[in-house]
Amino acid sequence: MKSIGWLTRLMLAYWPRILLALFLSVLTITSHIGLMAASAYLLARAALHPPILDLMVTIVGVRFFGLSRAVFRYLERYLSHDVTFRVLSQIRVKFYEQIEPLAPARLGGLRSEDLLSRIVADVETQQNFYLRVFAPPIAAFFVLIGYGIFLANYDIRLSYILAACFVIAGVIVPWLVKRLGQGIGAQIIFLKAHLNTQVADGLLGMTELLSYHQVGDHLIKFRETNDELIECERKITKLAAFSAALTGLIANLGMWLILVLGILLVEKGRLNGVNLGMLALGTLSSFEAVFPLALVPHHLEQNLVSADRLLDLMKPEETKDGRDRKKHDYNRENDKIRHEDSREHEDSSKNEDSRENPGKLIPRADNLKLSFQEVSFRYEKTEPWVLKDVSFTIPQGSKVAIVGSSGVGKTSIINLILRFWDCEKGEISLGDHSLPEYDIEELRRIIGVVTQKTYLFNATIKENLLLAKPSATNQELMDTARQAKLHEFITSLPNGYDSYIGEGGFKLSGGQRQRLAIARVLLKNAPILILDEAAAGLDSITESEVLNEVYRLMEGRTTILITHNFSGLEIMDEILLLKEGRIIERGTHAELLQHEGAYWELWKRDRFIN
Ligand SMILES: Nc1ncnc2c1ncn2[C@@H]1O[C@H](COP(=O)(O)OP(=O)(O)OP(=O)(O)O)[C@@H](O)[C@H]1O
Repeated sequence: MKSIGWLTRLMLAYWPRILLALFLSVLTITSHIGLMAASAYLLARAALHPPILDLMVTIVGVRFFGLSRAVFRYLERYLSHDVTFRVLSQIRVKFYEQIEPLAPARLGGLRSEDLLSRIVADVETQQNFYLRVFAPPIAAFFVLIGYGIFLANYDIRLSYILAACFVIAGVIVPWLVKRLGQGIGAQIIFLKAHLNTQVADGLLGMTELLSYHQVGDHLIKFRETNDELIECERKITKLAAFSAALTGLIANLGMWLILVLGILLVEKGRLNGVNLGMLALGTLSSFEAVFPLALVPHHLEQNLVSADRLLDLMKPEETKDGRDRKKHDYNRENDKIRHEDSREHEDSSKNEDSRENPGKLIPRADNLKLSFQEVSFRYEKTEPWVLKDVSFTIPQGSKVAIVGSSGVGKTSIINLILRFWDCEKGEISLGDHSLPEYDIEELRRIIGVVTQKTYLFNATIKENLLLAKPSATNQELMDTARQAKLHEFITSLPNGYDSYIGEGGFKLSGGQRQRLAIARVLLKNAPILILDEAAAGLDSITESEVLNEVYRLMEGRTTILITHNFSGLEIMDEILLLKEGRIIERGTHAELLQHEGAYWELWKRDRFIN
């Protein structure tokens, strides 16, 4: 019910167009009735051989209705689809606006294929709402009233017959279809989404499926889902055919009843015989308004299920500070690299209040000390603590490395700084204010991130670089690429900077991808730098080459480096060693080695392995 209110509200924003579309829909059906009725009347009159002039008005009427039906139908389709597509585009924008700040927190639990299915298929399903759910009953109602009044001019009982047949065909038949097809609409939505997921899994995981000889099994599962979907579609097609036949039967029954009553009225001299055909054929054609009603419940069910799936992602949660803000804020790799030009940070120091988000602060370029005070954090209330009483301070311009074995909470610290999540206990502050006091966009604007999983778009190298700074000149791009040691490679390609790099940058090597990520951060020129295993996963030569660029990137910036590689840590101002969510050791590389504690053990093991 909530989703129906949501859809109706979205649609009613276009009420003038909707009213006009509904009016045109009624006019189209009226023209159809007029065409059939006038034709029948013309034939009946012509059979009596009247002077041709007596037939002129009716002939003009037939021509008029013949033409007007086509024109009204065209205008009605044009307008109703216009409204539909406007609503769809609104849903897409609203949906995107709402889910963007929720990722990765809420979206993390969803598979990307399911998400895609919601964004594409579930939004598409909403196009039926106006065309197949909302408009047909209203149009049918007005046709019933209009044609009923017309029939009542001859005899009120004719109107009763029409109303009874409309109610049977327009209310009872849809109810019957709903009973017989209960749940199929919802099942179709879920099966389609499931099928999308299976197709994507099969394609993305092709290498694994082939190497583990699982292609056959995967195909069997795919076929099972496909067969289930086909079965559901078949049931709906059968129901649609059944309901069309039933409605047709009722329409013909209605016509015959009108004819029989008409004949009786003619016999009693209360109706002119030439009107008989007109009333009968007019009645038959008025059912054009009723035929679409049979499948209204089916489409409504699909609409509601799809809208629920959309709303499911969009509903806001209360935050711990009680505001109706989304619980988790989003920033993906490509969001970190802003689509807008990075503003001069000097500007921010002049203006503490954000213009876009009044009351929120803009970080000051001269006050970027970052500190964690007794921060404890867990991803869900039911899950164990990931960080426990973590405290550290990074003075502006200094470099801190966070080390520790896998799963100890290193990336979680980054997630908190970027405000993907908020901490449950303690406080994280930047300058003199805690992080939630800052405008989130502005906060992320001053942070550059290079992770192991840099996302590259299926576009040219130039376009991928421009994400970080759309206003960058060609010279700037080349200078940056040179700094990231990428320029020579790019110019060796036939299309240079305009070369397409494929989905996820698959045409580039791991090292080239990371260099591109480094070039983006150089272009963004953010004063705070986060490097999360930026060179991991590369072969050792490329890794040390990329690390050289990474270390150069740190110059003059507040840096947080997450690494499993112990070489080069001598240059860090402080190293934090994490274990089970707690900082167990801290100090410079030399201090920690001298201490001969856990860090020393790890360093020795690292040296031994390498
Ligand atoms: N989105 C998430 N939802 C729930 N738990 C998570 C999520 N991300 C990480 N965790 C859990 O939090 C703990 C710390 O993870 P985190 O990614 O911070 O570790 P890490 O030290 O960066 O590990 P690695 O070096 O392997 O990347 C792990 O136990 C992990 O399972």
